[in-house]
Amino acid sequence: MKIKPYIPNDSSLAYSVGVTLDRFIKKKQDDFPFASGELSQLLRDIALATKIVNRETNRAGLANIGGAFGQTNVQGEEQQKLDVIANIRFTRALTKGGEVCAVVSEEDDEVIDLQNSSGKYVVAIDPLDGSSNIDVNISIGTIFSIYRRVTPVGSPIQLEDIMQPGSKQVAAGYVLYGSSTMLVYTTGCGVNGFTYEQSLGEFFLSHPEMKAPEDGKIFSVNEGASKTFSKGLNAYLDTCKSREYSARYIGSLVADFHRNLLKGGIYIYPETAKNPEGKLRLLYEANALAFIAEQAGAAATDGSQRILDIQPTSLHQRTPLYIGSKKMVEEAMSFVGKDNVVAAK
Ligand SMILES: O=P(O)(O)OC[C@H]1O[C@](O)(COP(=O)(O)O)[C@@H](O)[C@@H]1O
Ligand SMILES: [Mg+2]
Ligand SMILES: [Mg+2]
Repeated sequence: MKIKPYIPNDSSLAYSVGVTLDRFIKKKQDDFPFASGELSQLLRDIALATKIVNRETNRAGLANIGGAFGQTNVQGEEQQKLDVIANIRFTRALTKGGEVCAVVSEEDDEVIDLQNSSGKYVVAIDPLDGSSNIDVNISIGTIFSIYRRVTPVGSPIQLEDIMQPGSKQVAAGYVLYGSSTMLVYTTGCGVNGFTYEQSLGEFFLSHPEMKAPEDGKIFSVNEGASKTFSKGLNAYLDTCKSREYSARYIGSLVADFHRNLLKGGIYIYPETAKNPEGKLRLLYEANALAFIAEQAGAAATDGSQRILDIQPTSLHQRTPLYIGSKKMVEEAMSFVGKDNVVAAK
């Protein structure tokens, strides 16, 4: 019998499918010899729920799960059926593994205590972002933040476990249900993106060590509301236009953020006369994306301070958000700082 060593075959007839998300998570865990593996398992649980929500999203038009649910959430916004389905799917996935003790969700007015005091982690989640785009078949997303609880494991959860500034996140990510489905996440050691291969049911590493361009030429803001923006912000937008930058606004934060992260740009949802706190939620929208932005070399601010430094005071707190390529955010701030008084109603 002859034995021969394996020589990788790179034939174009059978391209290598690459590194799966599971394998990648395991490899990263091995970099920390004392890691318990709980965070890894939690990330895998989220990835599994993502695959289910991806399935529901893809067949929404067929399965009568599009459209309004008939109730409003704590934000006073009309819930879509998929908002509710995604919330159930993610919350259920987070209860399964035993790593999570509490969940904060856009769709639940109170903290969900999973009655699992041995869970080390708290998760804040926007199960479905951009849900007004579901019925018109436009990209939507999921956003999540993971925190380590600060009170001792085994004791009942407390408010301080939940109300942590974004700088305390141990991991954060988003999923984009777009022309392909992608999961992008960070554990504070760079940002990596994975594309879903539907036929294999696996996420594969497609965007290793993502870096945002330092500068860009795309601005994303709902200009329909510009009458209510500050003079400074309108002056910045005029400057973008005088340079013939591209205006791009999908109306799904995840999709707008993702495009700008790859191509270079700024996303703005400012304070307005109508909404002095802005619209986006600190705990489960702004914080996760700010963490990812910074890890990719971009920046995020509320107009006066770094998003990650904001100490939350309430669960569904809103914040203005200026996020994207570092130079664009800095330039926007130089205008906004000059005159950040929003126009009267
Ligand atoms: O329609 P507007 O006011 O421009 O708001 C759009 C923004 O609101 C959001 O849809 C809020 O997200 P939800 O769908 O999770 O409530 C963002 O994704 C988006 O960027
Ligand atoms: Mg959202
Ligand atoms: Mg949502």
